[in-house]
Amino acid sequence: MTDPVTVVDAMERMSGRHPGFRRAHALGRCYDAVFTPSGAAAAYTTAVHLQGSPTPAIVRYSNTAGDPSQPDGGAAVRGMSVKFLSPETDLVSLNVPVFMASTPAKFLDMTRALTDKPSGSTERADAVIAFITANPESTHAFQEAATIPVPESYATIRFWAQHAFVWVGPDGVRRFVRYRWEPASLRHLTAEDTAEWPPGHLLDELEDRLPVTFSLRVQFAGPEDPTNDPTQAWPADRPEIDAGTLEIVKPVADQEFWDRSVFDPTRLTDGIELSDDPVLAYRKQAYAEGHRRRAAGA
Ligand code: HEM
Repeated sequence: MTDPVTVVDAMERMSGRHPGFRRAHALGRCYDAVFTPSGAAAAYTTAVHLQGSPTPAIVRYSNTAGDPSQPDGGAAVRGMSVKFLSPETDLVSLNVPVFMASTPAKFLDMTRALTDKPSGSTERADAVIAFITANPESTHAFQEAATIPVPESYATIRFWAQHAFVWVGPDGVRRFVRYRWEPASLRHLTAEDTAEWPPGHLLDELEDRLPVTFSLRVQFAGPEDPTNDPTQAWPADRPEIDAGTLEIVKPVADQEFWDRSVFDPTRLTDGIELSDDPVLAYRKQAYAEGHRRRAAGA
């Protein structure tokens, strides 16, 4: 098993150590939200928050970097984490559909390839190419990351939870699903338009727009679709439902309290189970290790 201490140490080498901050997605802000289920999920999962009644939620938007002073205008990966509060269950997503590593050990190899050699050096470029060559399943995610647009707003991009999860229906039938947050409209800019954006620009921008909405799209796997590999998307023609609408209303009153909390993708509720994806299961330990460090002020 890949030791989470080693993995989080490697993550710290990517962005430097910033005491008290998350080792990834350091700069973020939390918002009060309400999720209103459409009812369409009730035939497929007994999860209470997906039945009929609205449930309060906390949403955290973030930049991926472990460095909270990273300017916001770059073509970077970004995060949208949702904590449904009743019952408490987390859904953590990125604005790319697939992940860069198919196992925790490969995530460590990738992190080393991205950090071991000096920044900007030919050796580092070679190490990244060697990683992709040895792990061709990661090619899709590297292509996505290389072509990612800068969003006009956190409210105008899609977010994917990337992993497969299992829904258990009222009839006991188990189905593999994947989640996507679909914004009311999609709008991107170019890195030239946004070159002057300071750190946190998009967090401030969102506050001027609120309230904003996303719909929760749920894709069902075909019989041959991989459920254990977050680097592999499922074909776009798989059946989908609209499970409900998330309305993001206002910044939370107590930012410090909510920013201290952990959004853990393995925190599930009855009616939803982990798939056989090793990266998904592993994230529980990695996030606990990251949280242990930042809670201690390290
Ligand atoms: C082996 C794989 C991974 C490792 C080791 C890892 C590690 C971490 C760590 C240490 C944190 C900070 C946690 C904290 O301090 O609370 C974090 C945050 C985050 N990660 Fe990952 N991660 C992995 C995979 C993924 C994947 C597949 C996604 C795709 C959805 C993802 C999305 C995020 C997001 C959005 C956050 C910010 C969560 C928040 O808002 O609190 N990570 N990750």
